[in-house]
Amino acid sequence: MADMIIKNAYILTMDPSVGDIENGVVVIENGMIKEIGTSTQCSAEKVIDAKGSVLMPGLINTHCHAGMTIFRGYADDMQLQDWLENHIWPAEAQLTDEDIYAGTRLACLEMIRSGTIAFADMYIHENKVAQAVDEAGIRAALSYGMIDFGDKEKADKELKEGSAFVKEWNGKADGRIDTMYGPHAPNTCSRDFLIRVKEQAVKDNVKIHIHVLETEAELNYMKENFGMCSIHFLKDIDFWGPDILAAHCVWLSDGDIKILAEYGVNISHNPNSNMKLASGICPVSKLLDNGANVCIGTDGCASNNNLDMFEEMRMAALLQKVSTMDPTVLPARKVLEMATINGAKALGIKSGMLKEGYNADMIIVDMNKAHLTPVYDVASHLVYAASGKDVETTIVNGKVLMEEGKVLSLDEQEVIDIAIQRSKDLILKINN
Ligand SMILES: C[C@H]1O[C@@H](n2cnc3c(N)ncnc32)[C@H](O)[C@@H]1O
Ligand SMILES: [Zn+2]
Repeated sequence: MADMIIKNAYILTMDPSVGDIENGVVVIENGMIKEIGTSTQCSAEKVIDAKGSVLMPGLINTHCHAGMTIFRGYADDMQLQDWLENHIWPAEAQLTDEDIYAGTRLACLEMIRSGTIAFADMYIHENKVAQAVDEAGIRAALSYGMIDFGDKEKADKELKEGSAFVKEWNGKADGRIDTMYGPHAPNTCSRDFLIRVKEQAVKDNVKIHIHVLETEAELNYMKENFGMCSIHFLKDIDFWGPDILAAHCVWLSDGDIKILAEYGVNISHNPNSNMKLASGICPVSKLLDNGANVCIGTDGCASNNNLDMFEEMRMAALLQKVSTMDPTVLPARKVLEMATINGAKALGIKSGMLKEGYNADMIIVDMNKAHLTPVYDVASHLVYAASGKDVETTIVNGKVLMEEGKVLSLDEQEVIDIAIQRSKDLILKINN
């Protein structure tokens, strides 16, 4: 007896050797996909009839600061440096464990609702992020965000905290939580510190999550201080490799693109955040043409201002088309690959594809809607017409976290009420 069977679905497997299955069935056992095809001999305790819906791998958000969801809409319409230094960082100094827990629970709720099965995170009070992820049932690659600003004492303290987090949480929550090191960026972390972080990460056998060349200001800073851009600077200290998840990568030269591709670096493209902060446009199509692994992220809710990966896919496609003045770049299927297969590769998880032996991390999208009718091409609708609100069921590690629009792993109203209360307390503290 299997745990669950989903039948009568249009299955977008994202498995290149199989393609789509028009009327398919998936069998789930022990958190994994046991069988996928057009029929099965298995029976299961739970059977979901997905007639008229699309079953697909859940989306993977590869760059987030989930706790920042408590700051949704708090400081809009500013330059990144002003936004961070004069608004976000002072406000973050006021955050308590409880605020981060409430913000992350809200983020998990929104992600489960909008079809995200896993996310990569870099933030503070990360123990609370891990606790919220554990309870919400979602999958995540978590890191404590470290900044030393060239201060040796601060560097020691940050690395100690990052390291303690890695050791405490790696592989926890039935294997749903992976940990990473999270040095913030090459212009906020010193050269020595970045070298130490890389050594420690290699020793601990975990990956590294970092912001890279998000702004022109970072490019100028690196050139002035080191005579080279962040990509060459990080190459110089042997930082690059397939263990690196680099967020943004907006200000790249053609030579930089070759380096990132050559070293197998994973690049998290965050179109909404880059547009909102007017950071610039990541050369995604050039990166992909050069063989780099580009995935998609939302960034935090104070620069987006939501965690809807469907919206992020659409923006990734449209932004690349208009910036290259070429409507043929980033077609729908390619964008879906970025949000599933490429994201899974970046995080090193066996998700992002519906295939035997892979994690049972999948979503059901209801296509019986006016704005999704008629259907000529399912992939087109998922990228250009659908939104996270069309997701009706979300399954992670074989557990149903949302079914037919009802979230089962969290008390939705309680999560919302607590987030509102914390935000009210927080704004009083910040204004005092
Ligand atoms: C982990 C740290 O990263 C900060 N952070 C959040 N969004 C961005 C961004 N777009 N660029 C750089 N840093 C950011 C958080 O505010 C936190 O301080
Ligand atoms: Zn970020």
